[in-house]
Amino acid sequence: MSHKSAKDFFRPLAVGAPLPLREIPARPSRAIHFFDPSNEKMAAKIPDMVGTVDVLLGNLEDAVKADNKVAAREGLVKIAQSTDFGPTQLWTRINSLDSPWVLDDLTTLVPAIGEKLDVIMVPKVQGAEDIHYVDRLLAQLEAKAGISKPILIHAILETARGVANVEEICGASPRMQGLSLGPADLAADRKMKTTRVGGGHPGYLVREDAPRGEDGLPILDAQRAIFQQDLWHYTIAKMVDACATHGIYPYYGPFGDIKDTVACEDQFRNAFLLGCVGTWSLHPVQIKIANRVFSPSVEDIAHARRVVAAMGDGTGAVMIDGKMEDDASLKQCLVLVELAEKLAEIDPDLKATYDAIPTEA
Ligand SMILES: CC(=O)SCCNC(=O)CCNC(=O)[C@H](O)C(C)(C)COP(=O)(O)OP(=O)(O)OC[C@H]1O[C@@H](n2cnc3c(N)ncnc32)[C@H](O)[C@@H]1OP(=O)(O)O
Ligand SMILES: CC(=O)C(=O)O
Ligand SMILES: [Mg+2]
Repeated sequence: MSHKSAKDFFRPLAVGAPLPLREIPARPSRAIHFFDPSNEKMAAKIPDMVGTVDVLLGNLEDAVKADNKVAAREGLVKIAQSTDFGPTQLWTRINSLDSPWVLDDLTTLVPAIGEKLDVIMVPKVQGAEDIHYVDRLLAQLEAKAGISKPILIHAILETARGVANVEEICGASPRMQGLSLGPADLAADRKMKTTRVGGGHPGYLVREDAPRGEDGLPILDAQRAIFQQDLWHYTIAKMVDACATHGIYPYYGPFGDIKDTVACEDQFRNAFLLGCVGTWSLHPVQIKIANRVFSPSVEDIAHARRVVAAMGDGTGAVMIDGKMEDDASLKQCLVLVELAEKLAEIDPDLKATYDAIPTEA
């Protein structure tokens, strides 16, 4: 297998294409809000959603009917050309690389709206070869259209092979912006025995030990607590490590039980705590949940600021509220404080909330 030299990563893959980025900008992307550009009712709402969500994503893949693929592509071009997105990012999810639609997706979108597209989400990525294919094609199309900044690539982790190859996918191109969990396709590909789009499962549980009778045997009809476990913990943790290793960003993905806003919030929060920077929103109701969960809480920022202030030059150990804080807990606090600062730049309500936190001794 041949390998590129390190410096090859800093050269564009086509003459005249924009220079690859050396760092992926940490732009807030708490919610990636999906819409079907072929659905007129949905599409009509998009201009008014600018500024209310960090990312608007025109979806061309699954959930768009086969008969509507062309209308979705054309609808996205129309919305992108006629909308000023301000601080909101514009992403798209193209059709899968083995579909008859993807080539037209790319050759239409890049010349028409390439200057406005921040990120292209590629579904069902299996390995580095899929990223290399899109990488070269994007460079050729960018060069031909005279695009000034490289369009970034986001891969969905939704095949068993993709999970096995997650490291090489993250490192396959300087365009790699991040990864999302694709729990529905991943479950099918792994032959998991579930029928859901993300979330937990009541059958995937751990049960409290049974009390024992005088004969020493378990009392099977005794009431016992059960604890539902997280089906997605392994994959999310693996995805977070791979992304952190390569300086790109991990995202939860879709939560299909739209009406269960409580369980949705739990799944999002687990992903936030594990290191994800955002999630998907499939319905407007999920945007507020994502914005709340993926913004550090007032309590966390108040505590983090106290640790930062108490740690002075950042070395040594101090006691705060009975707990030891040192260089490592300071670094965790800085993750939260820096995220809060980034979010405050684009979210005036959040800025006011963080600014109002009293400084404690
Ligand atoms: C596994 C995966 O690949 S996940 C990613 C692919 N799936 C998607 O992208 C799904 C996107 N979302 C949707 O298609 C829809 O939200 C559905 C099918 C889940 C629910 O749609 P509805 O039953 O119409 O929801 P509901 O009746 O609550 O909609 C309320 C309003 O919000 C609008 N709306 C619903 N979803 C969205 C959305 N994602 N973006 C913008 N507006 C929306 C509806 O058009 C409706 O408008 P109206 O009040 O003018 O009639
Ligand atoms: C996210 C996605 O596409 C899936 O879960 O299949
Ligand atoms: Mg999928």
